[in-house]
Amino acid sequence: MVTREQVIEALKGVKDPELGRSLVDLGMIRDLFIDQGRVKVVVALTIAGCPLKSQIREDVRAAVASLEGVESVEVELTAMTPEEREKIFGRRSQEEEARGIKDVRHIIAVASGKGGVGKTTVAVNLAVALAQKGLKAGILDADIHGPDVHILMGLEGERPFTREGMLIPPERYGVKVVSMGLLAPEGQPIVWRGPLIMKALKEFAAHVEWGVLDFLLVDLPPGTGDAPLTVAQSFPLRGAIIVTTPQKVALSDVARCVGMFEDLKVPTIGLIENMSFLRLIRPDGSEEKVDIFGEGGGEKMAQQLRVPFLGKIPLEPQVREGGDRGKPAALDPTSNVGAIFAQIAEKVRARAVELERLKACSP
Ligand SMILES: Nc1ncnc2c1ncn2[C@@H]1O[C@H](COP(=O)(O)OP(=O)(O)OP(=O)(O)O)[C@@H](O)[C@H]1O
Repeated sequence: MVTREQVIEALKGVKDPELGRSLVDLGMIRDLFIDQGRVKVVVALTIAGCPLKSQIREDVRAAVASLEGVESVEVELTAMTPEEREKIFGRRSQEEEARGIKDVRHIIAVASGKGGVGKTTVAVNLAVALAQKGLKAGILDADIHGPDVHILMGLEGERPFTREGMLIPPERYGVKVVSMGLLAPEGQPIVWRGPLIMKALKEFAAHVEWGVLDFLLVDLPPGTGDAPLTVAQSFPLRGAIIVTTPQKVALSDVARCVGMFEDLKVPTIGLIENMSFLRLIRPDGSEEKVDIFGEGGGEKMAQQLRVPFLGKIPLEPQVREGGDRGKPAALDPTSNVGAIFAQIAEKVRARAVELERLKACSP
């Protein structure tokens, strides 16, 4: 009959594909049951949604099945507790974990229920609009699969430098910028797996010298995956801004996003509707507003979800061109769209201060 020791010995040969260490050494073998020739292995993944779970399951199954006397193998997957994860990734004191952000007043996540709604464009312009008001602003690109904040901010090719183990973010238009795109070798695709994303995001809180800031905007990846959870665990968020387009179909995505932040106990600062309308200039110079996706969708959504509505941003060539040229449209607060971003920035500031006051008053 196969013994427990034999099974463990076989499992020592199975490595976590990402961390390159044995599942046994990593403490990922949570339980082992042997009943005659039937073996059940319970594996604790570093995160629940580990994209490599099928491979891990198959490797474990194959290693145990190769043992003499084994008739069947069942592999059950579960997830590690935060404490178990800390044993692998190391534990830092709370102070150390947050040393880079200790002088940041408001940290705000910018999220969207789905991709392509212009979340990054809005986050970048908002950071610039805050800086235009004389506030100290920073932006962290937490969308580490497709980091492009540095491009929108005209920092392509720039390299940050380090001082005493801390990363010093480059500054453009009065905004400090950190993006994986500034750190990764140029032209190389960035393939991140769950545990490394978590590690990288935590590093951005601990090892970036943000200095004194009024606002740090964190541009999240679209959707409701692990990244918002890690960001909420790594940064003391004042609140979240949700960017959407006005279509009806977007409502369920936005509702899911609002629900996610509620679960994480992060207040919603408000909803921004992007690509709301098109401004057509007639030959006589007058303007016509064309609602491509239907009117007032975002505002209605905000009412239904009982969250503040922060404003509408038109679909303007100037916004896209500004992004492509690395000169955000909000740099000119006298332009149509620049003025809109300035108004939204003011609302964000007011709401952040209100939430700060409410937090200070809460027991
Ligand atoms: N208001 C706008 N007017 C014109 N173009 C816009 C506007 N907002 C965004 N865009 C353009 O839409 C495209 C997508 O924008 P962006 O990359 O910001 O979206 P995203 O939601 O962050 O996408 P992702 O799914 O990658 O996170 C870009 O080309 C951008 O320039």
